[in-house]
Amino acid sequence: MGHFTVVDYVIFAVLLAASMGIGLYYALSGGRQRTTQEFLMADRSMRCLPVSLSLIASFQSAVAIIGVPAEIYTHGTQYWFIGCAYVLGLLIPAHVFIPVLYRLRLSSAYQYLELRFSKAVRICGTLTFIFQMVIYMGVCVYTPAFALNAVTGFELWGAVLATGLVCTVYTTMGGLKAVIWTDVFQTIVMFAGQLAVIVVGVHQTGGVSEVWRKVWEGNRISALDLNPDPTERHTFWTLAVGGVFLMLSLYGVNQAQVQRYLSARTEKEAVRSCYMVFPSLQLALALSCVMGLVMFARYCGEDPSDKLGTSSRDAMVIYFVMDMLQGLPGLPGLFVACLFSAALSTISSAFNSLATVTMEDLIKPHFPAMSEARATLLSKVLAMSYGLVCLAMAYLTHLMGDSVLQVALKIFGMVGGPILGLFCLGMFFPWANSVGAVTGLGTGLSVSFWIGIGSIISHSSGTKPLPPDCSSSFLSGNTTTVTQLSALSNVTLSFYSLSYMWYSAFNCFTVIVIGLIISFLTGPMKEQDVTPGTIYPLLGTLFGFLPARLKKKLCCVTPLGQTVFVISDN
Ligand SMILES: CC(C)(CO)[C@@H](O)C(=O)NCCC(=O)O
Ligand code: NA
Repeated sequence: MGHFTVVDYVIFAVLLAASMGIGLYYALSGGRQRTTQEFLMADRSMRCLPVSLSLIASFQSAVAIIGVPAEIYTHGTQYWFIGCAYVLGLLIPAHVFIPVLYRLRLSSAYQYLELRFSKAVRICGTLTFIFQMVIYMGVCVYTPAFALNAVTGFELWGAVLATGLVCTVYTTMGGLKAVIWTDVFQTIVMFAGQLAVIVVGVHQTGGVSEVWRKVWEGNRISALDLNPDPTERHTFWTLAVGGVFLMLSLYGVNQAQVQRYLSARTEKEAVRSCYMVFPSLQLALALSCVMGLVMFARYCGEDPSDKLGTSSRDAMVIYFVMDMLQGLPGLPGLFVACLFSAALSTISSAFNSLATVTMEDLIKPHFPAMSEARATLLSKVLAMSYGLVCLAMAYLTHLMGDSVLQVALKIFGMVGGPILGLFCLGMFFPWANSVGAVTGLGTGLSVSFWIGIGSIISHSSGTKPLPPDCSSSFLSGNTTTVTQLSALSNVTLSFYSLSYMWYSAFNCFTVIVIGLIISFLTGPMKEQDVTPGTIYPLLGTLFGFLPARLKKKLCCVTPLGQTVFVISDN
């Protein structure tokens, strides 16, 4: 199974070499990475095309390439409706978050929190972000290595080390410019690999109409599920509405993305790049969903998981790909390159953004006199250290074990949701003060971990997979599902079974509600104390019909800054 020819190894090697080459190029050209402005902010000179491809790459890792087809194979196309969330999920960042953050000329998204609230809130936000990205990184680097190992015997820790080290090296050498340009190259490789699998798969299954017939008869084309039950894992509501909050936490306030917006040469360019993410992200989603359908058409009736010796659907995706591409020299290598491209582009964004926040939010404020050369050297050391942390986290992921897509989406919701809440509290509610913000974040995180860990322990977020057969549409439910359902009558358990697609929204609201209550109890912020340009007059815009005096009270009137505020970077 999965014999690699020389061509395959060459393709894989070219990917790694090209990524290193781009890193080396940016280490030796331009300002040679001698300032933090260049290393962390790409000199704020980027154009929209590379920025947009890089924005997609940040959160599209091997987790999505493997996890989404596995999800579609097992549960049908319901997940595809997350594409509906991309509309508001990108329009809101483009027209609300980018204008506020870009005009403040920040270096780190969390600098906003200090301007709006206080130093303490900034540090809490930064630490939460670091926590989120460090666990997520582990999943990203581990996933492709694990899946490949299960099928081809590709050395597991060898692959983890290779990815981690190559990525560390080019990120440390070439800074954000290298990260963005490798993202561009790697995103193209990612699309090419997925497309190749689909084309070959459709051909081998007997053409488009045959694939369609099988997935239709196998009940894989899901109807719009309008069930309002919030414990239902994937429905139109959880995906299209809950998904908007997930997208906001990733594309609105996550440092990895904000850093890309800030690296754009103008605000317009940043907004345009956000718009350009829409078609590419839809393409990425469509490719991975179609891949799941082709995989189903290929295997319906004969589930290869017995042959494989693992019930992991994630490993099965790789099995399917290798099985199909066998005998086509170069294609297995292209797919492996696709997987590792997706992983590399995500971890490199994580390294660079982590180095940025550690430098800007945790170190620089304490050493205002640090020389530029020393700060840049320290940033490089930080990027490298996070590379090593990433390897350690991969080992931790090894000890977990769930569908990788669910793990990633849970992390985004559990930790990203409260951070989103913190930013919303600051931007939309002028009365919120810093005590409210810290308490809100603390409560949000506690509730989020209580529910998230509760759901992992009680295993309540699983849904019954559809039968892997393309002729019989409905089989009777198995016994485990019945026990799960009766256990759900327990109130706490039903709380634990909140769909993880609601985590972002739910945790965001917890932070806002608690934040506002505490703010009003401890004395709400006064308009003249709020830093100009940190509030987006959302309430005033939404309630445009109200009398001017009331509106003035509501939206705190401070208009969105038109001027550029220069924050001393010292
Ligand atoms: C972030 C979304 C939801 C955007 O569609 C998608 O890219 C996804 O499911 N990502 C999973 C995480 C990952 O690929 O690492
Ligand atoms: Na990626």
